[in-house]
Amino acid sequence: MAVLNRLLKPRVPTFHSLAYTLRILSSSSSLNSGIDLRPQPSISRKPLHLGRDPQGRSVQWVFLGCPGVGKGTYASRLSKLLEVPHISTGDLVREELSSHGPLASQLADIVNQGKLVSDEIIINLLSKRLEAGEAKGESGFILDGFPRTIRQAEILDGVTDIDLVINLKLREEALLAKCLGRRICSECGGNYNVASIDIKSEDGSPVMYMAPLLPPPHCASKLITRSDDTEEVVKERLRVYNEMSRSVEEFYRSRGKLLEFDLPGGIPESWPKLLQALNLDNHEDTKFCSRIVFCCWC
Ligand SMILES: Nc1ncnc2c1ncn2[C@@H]1O[C@H](COP(=O)(O)OP(=O)(O)O)[C@@H](O)[C@H]1O
Repeated sequence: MAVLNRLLKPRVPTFHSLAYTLRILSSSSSLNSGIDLRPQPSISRKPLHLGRDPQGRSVQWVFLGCPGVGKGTYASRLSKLLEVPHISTGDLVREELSSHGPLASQLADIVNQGKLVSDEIIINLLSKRLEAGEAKGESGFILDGFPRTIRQAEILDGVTDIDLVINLKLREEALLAKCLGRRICSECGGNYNVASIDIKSEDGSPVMYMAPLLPPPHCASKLITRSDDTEEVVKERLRVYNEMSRSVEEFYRSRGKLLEFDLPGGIPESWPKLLQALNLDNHEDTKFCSRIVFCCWC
């Protein structure tokens, strides 16, 4: 523990140090000191200039939320907007699976049961990804799907400063339907959703409508479903999220870093509101055409 603490402190905010320190940690043993519940400063979202904070450092953000909530969709859009890499540990796991490398069969069993991969394996995959990015000159990041356990959160907290954690929230009824409706183009990797979600209140009035996110014609015949997007496995992933990852929300809430964001509907309703909540609503006018708000294909 003392050795780990020496490795972790003082905080090392650069991207290089993060990748390097995560790699050392991935070959180390345990780190588990419980949640730090000291009062923390309240969240402040200063205007950003192209993904940089007022000191000029690229943003280091985290997306939390249940399976199916849309972490990948919004993290990917923000990464384009802010010009920082979108790093999804779920994608890293799937890349490892499709590489048929030495870890693949072990990972397939875990993922297809809806369980979490070990902290060591995930941190190893993440540190490799960070090192590759660092070699290309990347800086900053939007993490999606990491951290998912208190131990992962503690390790990340020990090696770098996370500026903001966005906790996406959606009604429970919609999550299962969204996972079951998810489709991926096997050629271009585009993400779509064939589910049409229409939740009515008890008196029959509409509460939430999410239109399907249909693929363009050239992807329509190449759609595949993730092997872990079956009803049984999605229910298990939701259970595991509640058991293992809810405490990560609390970890960041107690540090004043958690931005709770209730998705009001599909992308057309939610994206502008998310930009507003992040104080980024001026960015899209200057940087993107209006398609970014409504287009499902870019
Ligand atoms: N941070 C992590 N810790 C442990 N396992 C992870 C992590 N990120 C991804 N995984 C594994 O990859 C699978 C797919 O991840 P992801 O695409 O983020 O799924 P979800 O749609 O459930 O949010 C998870 O069910 C889990 O097995």
